[in-house]
Amino acid sequence: MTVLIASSFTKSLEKLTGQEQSQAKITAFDIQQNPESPGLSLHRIDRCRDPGFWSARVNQDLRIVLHKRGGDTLLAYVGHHDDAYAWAERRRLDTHPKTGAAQLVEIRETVEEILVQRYVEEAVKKPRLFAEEDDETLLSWGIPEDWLATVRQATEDTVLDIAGHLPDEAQEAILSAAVGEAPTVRIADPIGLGFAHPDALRRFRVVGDEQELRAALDAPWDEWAVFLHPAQQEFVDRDFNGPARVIGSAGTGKTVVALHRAVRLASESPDHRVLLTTFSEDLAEGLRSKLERLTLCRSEVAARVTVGTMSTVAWQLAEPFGRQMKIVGKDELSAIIADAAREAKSKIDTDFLEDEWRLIVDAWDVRDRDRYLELPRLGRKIRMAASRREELWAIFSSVRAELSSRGLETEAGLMHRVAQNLPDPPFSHVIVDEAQDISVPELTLLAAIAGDRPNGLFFAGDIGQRIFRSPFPWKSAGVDIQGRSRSLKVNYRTSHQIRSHADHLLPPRLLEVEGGEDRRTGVTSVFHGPAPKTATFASAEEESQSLGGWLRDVIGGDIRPSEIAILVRSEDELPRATAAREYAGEADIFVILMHDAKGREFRAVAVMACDADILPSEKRLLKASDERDLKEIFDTERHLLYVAATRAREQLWLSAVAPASEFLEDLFDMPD
Ligand SMILES: Nc1ncnc2c1ncn2[C@@H]1O[C@H](COP(=O)(O)OP(=O)(O)OP(=O)(O)O)[C@@H](O)[C@H]1O
Repeated sequence: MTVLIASSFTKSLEKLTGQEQSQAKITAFDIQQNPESPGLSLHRIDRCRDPGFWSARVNQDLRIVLHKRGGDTLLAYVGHHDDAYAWAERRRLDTHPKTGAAQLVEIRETVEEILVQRYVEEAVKKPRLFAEEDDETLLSWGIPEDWLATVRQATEDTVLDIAGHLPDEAQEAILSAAVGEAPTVRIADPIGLGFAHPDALRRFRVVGDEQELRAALDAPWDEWAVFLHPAQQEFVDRDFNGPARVIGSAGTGKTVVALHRAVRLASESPDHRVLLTTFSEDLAEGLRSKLERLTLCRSEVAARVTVGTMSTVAWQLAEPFGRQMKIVGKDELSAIIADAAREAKSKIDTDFLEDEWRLIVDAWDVRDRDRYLELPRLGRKIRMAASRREELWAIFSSVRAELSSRGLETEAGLMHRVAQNLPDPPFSHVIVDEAQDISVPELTLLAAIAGDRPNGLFFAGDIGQRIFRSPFPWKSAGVDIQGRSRSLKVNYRTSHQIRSHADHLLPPRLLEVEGGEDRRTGVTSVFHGPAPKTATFASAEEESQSLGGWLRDVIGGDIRPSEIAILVRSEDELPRATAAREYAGEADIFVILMHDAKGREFRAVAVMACDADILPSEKRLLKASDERDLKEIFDTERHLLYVAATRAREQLWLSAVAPASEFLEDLFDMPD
């Protein structure tokens, strides 16, 4: 006998109170021990069309719905008596006739009684999206047979509703087709894989023993760990003969691809050593904990993957010659630059000098005059007279001399030194997450480690989320991804409504420094929810108070305070966020700066204090030294709001005190 657990079971379990959950878990263990135990009061649920559904008693009111077929017992649902029975009466367990995947299918007629009339009414008004598709095609998308006619009725207004009643793969297929992307077809060979079909693995899991059942009941359903969209799977499995990259807007599962690819490469050979890296310790910690979940019970594979920030890795590799090396502090460096400018009697603005040092001299490890004069002005002012460059070099050469006389180095310098002196490369493969924010020295170092080895370098990132570092042509650092960069188009994090609002914050196409283009259209979300709330207020007090009310409403639903975050642009706005949290009366709500929200996600997010003088940051704008700088600030601030808004899964609030940020203005006129 095989016991399986369905994702619908764990999701329904989460909706119960703590005490009910404990009782339901005890019954689940009893079922696993002996599904025929008399204590379960097992009986078939009579009114079901599918004769495989049975009810098991948890207590007077609670029931577990089981599906029994052949030697398989599936824990399908748990709920209060009437709810559990109604759930079973509306469903059947099928093996799809075309794809071969096991599916829990909503019986069409039971849903249609409520919905079909509306679909028909809508259909006469708007073009039907799939009217021309034949049965074979629709079946190959995993749509259950009795839903074909309903799917053919779908219009742009009803497609989301209809999709919500279909199994996940069918949902993704019709949503992709609706935005003009070709759905991915996954037909089992031979047909009849049932629970073992890749699409079934996302919703059914075999629980071999008590320990596995306990893990399945205690841990959230890590669908990403067992199921990949075919487009994600392709990035994981594909061999590349040079550096490659996966891109995609927020929430399309790039990090998930990076993790699976790391594990795939580590599993291939005991000689493989994989570096999974990113730019901040918080992000690295996130990767570490997900990697643990992915390599559960495979410690030998986990041991072949190192997770660390690029900075930590550089320090580790610098160990042989880095002991004497001291890194200069930010203030000390500023003072050295200011002194050098004073000595040279230069009137050049010190902010400009510091930027020029950071973005050109230090980033590209410029150590002599000729190189400085020749270096393309990557990411900086395009035109600069030769005489001005001479004047600048006089300053930077004394900065270099001063650093070396004090025995100091910059972190960028350290990375370049390591790249130039690498002994045996310690890693066979390097995978970089959040690669849009990689710096020149970091990329130079990673290129030195992985070289041009097949599968050596792999990047995951989204240029629309670049918030920390200036862009530069990767080719100049020796990395050419041309022809090996593709994007993901299915969003697993954010509801359709939140994603379409957030997408509006960025242009439909973003240009890359090297001339490439990131087309951001054609993305679909796999679920829908309430429209984001956007509002402006006359005062900060009013804003905090109103947000407090919204937070209370959100918590009044089934969202816990610890699943909510309030995001603000800078520390100056923190009091407004904490005031809103106090109005909500929930200390467990997170209050986070937008920059620190990268890599995180919450069921509900409030992005507040997006006032005109806060976003884009006035402090940054005042420092802009030329038009190019100004554009860079506008771009990164816009990206920042996009990052903040896309941390939300189900509910989003965006607000400001009038006048609101011009970025937010773009969203006010959007339909719900
Ligand atoms: N195949 C999948 N099945 C189910 N959930 C998935 C899948 N892939 C990703 N997810 C979920 O979608 C969410 C976003 O995934 P992930 O963080 O990898 O996206 P991302 O593209 O890296 O996002 P960002 O650009 O915002 O960093 C996560 O909650 C993840 O668990």
